[in-house]
Amino acid sequence: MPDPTPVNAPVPPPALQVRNLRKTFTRPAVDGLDLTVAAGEFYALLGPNGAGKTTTLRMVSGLLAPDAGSVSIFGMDALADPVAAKRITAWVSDEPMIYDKLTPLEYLEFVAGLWGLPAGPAEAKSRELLDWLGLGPHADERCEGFSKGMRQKVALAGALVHDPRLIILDEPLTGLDAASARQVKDVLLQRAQAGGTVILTTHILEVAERMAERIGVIAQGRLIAEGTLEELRQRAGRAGRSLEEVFLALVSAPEETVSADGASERTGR
Ligand SMILES: Nc1ncnc2c1ncn2[C@@H]1O[C@H](COP(=O)(O)OP(=O)(O)OP(=O)(O)O)[C@@H](O)[C@H]1O
Repeated sequence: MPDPTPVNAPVPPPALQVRNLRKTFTRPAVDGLDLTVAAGEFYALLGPNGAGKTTTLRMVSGLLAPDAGSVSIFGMDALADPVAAKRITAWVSDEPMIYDKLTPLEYLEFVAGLWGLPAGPAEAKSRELLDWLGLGPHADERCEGFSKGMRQKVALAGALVHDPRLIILDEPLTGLDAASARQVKDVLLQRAQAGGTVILTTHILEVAERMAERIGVIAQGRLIAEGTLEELRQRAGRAGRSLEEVFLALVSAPEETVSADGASERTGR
């Protein structure tokens, strides 16, 4: 059978390309970070507390202005055109904000309206998402009585209602019980299988181990290692070991940085 891909077919741009991203508060939080995530990839960003993960994702999502660097989303300059970037991106914070006086269905229809979705498809999409996340029976109850986990799921549904191509989540599973965590994981895997790109941070290493195709490790605002679990094992000299052991070895090793072309160098800091 002939190869359907023409020889000179343009290479699709990565879902996310970050170059030399920098942000300093009282000291550097993100310190010259390079990161590339391919379209359709499930990517986990790991790092110790204070490593710069949330700051990175907030800059990528247009919530925080970088001091320097570039952010490209599907080839689009997200710093120059944040509205266009947000149209194809979902951001789910670790402290989601929803409107307590609304029901989940009202909240999702409201968000869908902000994205310009017509009412009929918006309601269908909202109900579908709420059902997937096990919130169908609560679709018409006000959110004010909801538990933290239920609120997290409403926020996730709200972030997905406009069918974003890139889904960025900060600690999406923290505080969820086993059933809720499973529902969220299933929704994210389903999105990835349907061609979406998922980038998440997590301290639950088992989540990264089982779900992510590639894992990036950040320490002190820099990407110090990146690859499949097997590649990270090799790099850490921990063949056959758990991600927990590999991660701890990587973050306690002398600091190296992975550059944009995948090469690594000692920083000498
Ligand atoms: N708004 C802010 N003002 C001042 N410092 C900040 C602010 N946001 C983050 N920082 C600092 O930047 C550094 C990186 O924080 P960040 O929240 O990005 O880390 P993280 O890797 O997400 O950590 P964690 O795993 O604990 O959530 C930390 O030293 C933090 O104290």
